[in-house]
Amino acid sequence: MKTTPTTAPAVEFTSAGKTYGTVRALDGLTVSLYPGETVALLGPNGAGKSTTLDLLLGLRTPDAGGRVRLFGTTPRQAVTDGRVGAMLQSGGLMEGVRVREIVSLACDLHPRGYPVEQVLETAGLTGIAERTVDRLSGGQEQRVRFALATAGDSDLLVLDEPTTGMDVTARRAFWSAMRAQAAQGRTVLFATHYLEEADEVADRVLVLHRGRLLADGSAAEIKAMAGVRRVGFTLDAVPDGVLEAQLRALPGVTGTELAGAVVRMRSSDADATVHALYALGLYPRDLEVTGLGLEQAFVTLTSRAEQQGAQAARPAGTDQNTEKKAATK
Ligand SMILES: Nc1ncnc2c1ncn2[C@@H]1O[C@H](COP(=O)(O)OP(=O)(O)OP(=O)(O)O)[C@@H](O)[C@H]1O
Repeated sequence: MKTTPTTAPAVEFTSAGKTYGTVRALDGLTVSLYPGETVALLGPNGAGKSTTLDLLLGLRTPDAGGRVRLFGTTPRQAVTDGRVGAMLQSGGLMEGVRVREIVSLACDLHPRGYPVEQVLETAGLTGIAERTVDRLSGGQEQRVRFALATAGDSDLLVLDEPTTGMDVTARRAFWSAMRAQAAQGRTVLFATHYLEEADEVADRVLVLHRGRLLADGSAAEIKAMAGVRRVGFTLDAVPDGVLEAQLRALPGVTGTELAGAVVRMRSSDADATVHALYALGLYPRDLEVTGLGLEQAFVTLTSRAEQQGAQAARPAGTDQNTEKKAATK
C-alpha cells in the first residue's frame, strides 16, 4: 500500500527528466517516498533505474524543469550530511586495502558512524575482516559494499541490485538487516531484477519503462494491474479433440495448456471464463483461480506498454509487417 503522506517525504522527484544525447533515459518522473517504506524499483534493461538512483544521489543533475529533493534539501547536501547510505553496482573497491580498514574509514567519515565491529558483524564480514578486498569473492565484495552503505546512521538507503552474487544465506541475512533498517523508520530504495525478492521484501513497487513510471503500488496491486488471472482445473474425462479449441474460445481466455486431463488457462476475466466453462457442460474439479506472480505481472505490464508504445510511435500508413510484429510480441 502506498503510504498516506502524513509525514514529509524522504525523497521527492518532481518532473525529473534526464537526457543523454538523443536518449531520453528518464522522462518526467514525479514520485515521493516516505520514511519507513521499503521500495523496489523494477524495470527492463535500459528503463532508467540507474539514472533514477544517480539523480537521487546527486551523481547527475536532472534536466532543466525537473527537481529532486531529499529531506527537503538537495541530494548533495543530504549525502554530505550523512543522511544517505548507498550501495552501487559500479565502482571497484580500493585494491590492497583490508576489509576492516575500508569499513573503518567509512565509519569514521560518516557524521554519525557506527562502531566498526558492529558494522562488520551485521554485514557478515567479521571472519574475513583482515583479508584484502582484491581477494574476495563476488558475494563477499557485495557484503563489503553493504557494510559501506550501513556504516552510519543514515535515513535513506539506496541499493542498486544489492544481492547480485550473494548466496541464499547471505541474501537472507541482507534482507533481514534491511527490514530492521526500515522498521527503525528509514527509507530503503532498491533496484533489482530479482522479482521474487521485490515481491517478498518491498511494501511498495515502482515499475519503470522507457524512463516513465508505469506502475506504483504494493506487489499485490501491481499483480492486479496486470489484470490477468490463472484458472486451473482437472476434467474427469476429456470429451473429444475439439476441447482445446473450445476452451481457447471461452470469454477472457488469453492462453491454454492441456496436459492430459489437467487444464491451465490464463484469463483477463476469470469470472466469465469459469461461468462459460460450466455452460459448456464441463465439470471442472480442483478449480483454482489465482493471480499472476509478480514476475509474470511485470512481463505482462511491460510488454503491454511496449506494444502500446510501438503502436503510438507508428506513423500513419506504416506497413502491416510492423503491426503484426507489435501485435505478437
Ligand atoms: N552515460 C550515458 N550516456 C548515454 N546513454 C546512457 C548513459 N547512461 C545511460 N544511458 C542510456 O539511458 C537509458 C537508461 O539507462 P539506465 O542505466 O538508467 O537503465 P537501467 O534501468 O538501470 O538499465 P539496466 O537494468 O540495464 O541496468 C538506456 O537507454 C541507456 O543506454
